Amino acid sequence: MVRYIALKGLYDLEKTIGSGGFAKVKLATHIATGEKVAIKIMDKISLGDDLPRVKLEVQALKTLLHQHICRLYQVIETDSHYFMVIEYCSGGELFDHIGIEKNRLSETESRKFFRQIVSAVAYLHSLGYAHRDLKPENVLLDREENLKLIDFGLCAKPKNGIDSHLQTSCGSPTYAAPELILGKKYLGSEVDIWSMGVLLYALLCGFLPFDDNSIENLYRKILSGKYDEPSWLSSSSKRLIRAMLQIDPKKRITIQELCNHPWITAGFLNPVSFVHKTNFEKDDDVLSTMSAICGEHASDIWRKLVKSDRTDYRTATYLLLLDRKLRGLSLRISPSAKSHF
Ligand SMILES: O=C(Nc1ccc2c(c1)CCNCC2)c1ccc(-c2cn[nH]c2)cc1OCc1ccccc1
Repeated sequence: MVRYIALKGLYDLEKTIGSGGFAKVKLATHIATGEKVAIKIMDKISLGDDLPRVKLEVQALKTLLHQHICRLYQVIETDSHYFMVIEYCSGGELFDHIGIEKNRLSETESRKFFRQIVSAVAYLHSLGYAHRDLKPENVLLDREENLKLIDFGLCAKPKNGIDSHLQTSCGSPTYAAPELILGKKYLGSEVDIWSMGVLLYALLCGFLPFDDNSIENLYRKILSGKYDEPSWLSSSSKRLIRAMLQIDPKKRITIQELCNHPWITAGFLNPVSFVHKTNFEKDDDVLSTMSAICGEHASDIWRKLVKSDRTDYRTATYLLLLDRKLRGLSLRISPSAKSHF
């Protein structure tokens, strides 16, 4: 096991559970609380000119506080590496959850998950962000099967707001909107709607609307906007998918219309709202647990937390204790942690 000095005494690294382009994800234990976390480890050499993406993702995740967006607890930077300590999603990828035999979800189960995606994306857009890389691998589940969006490395917050055009072509073609693969100027909000249409189709059908081994055939299919509508699709879900997979972005359903769409609200009391976790809420039980260990007054700990950049070990300890409390578990801190916050 490679020892990372930067994590010593803070996190116990366990097995690697995923490795993507320039990052690998390891399971770990936050020593102070014993809570499981995921640590995304990136080495700066192989990041190369993708380095700004990490700063972008950290900046976005620090701002985004939502029950369906994977939480960032701590960032540790050394000369050679970035470590992003992130919320543990032991349910893995949503699409693995669908399982091989069933390979598709019922309309009711699809709706349950899709509403959570819509809630996260509506919140994202309300803050002027676009994800731009919505795809099955970036939709995880936590231990209670709550959906968590991950990987905001490509998310954009155009300087003059969500309605200003982006140009960078990014994300994977299979989920990319026509205007994006044509290299046209596009709106982040509109390409996210297209990608969500592809996700909804995959949930309801168990396969992708546009798929081909050759990239030019794949492009041709996407630009044609034609895809199969299997017999099991209800007319309401067909209408919604058609509204999202509109080639012309100006004809595509907007996120606000999506929140109120009949298919989305069917069986639910209310449209999707992007009410999110408030910012840092003060919790006296957590603060008194921390102050008992480190001998500082709870009010001093809170002042330091609010003033901090919210990515240090004290913040991670506070947030993980708060998670434990919200799950009805006891609040405990190992005495060894005292020296680390
Ligand atoms: O907690 C995460 N993943 C994760 C944790 C535990 C388990 C699994 C998965 C499934 C594999 N069986 C063991 C249980 C986890 C959290 C955050 C991020 C993350 C946030 N921004 N960027 C990455 C990535 C994560 O993972 C990637 C992954 C690995 C294997 C499969 C599915 C997903």
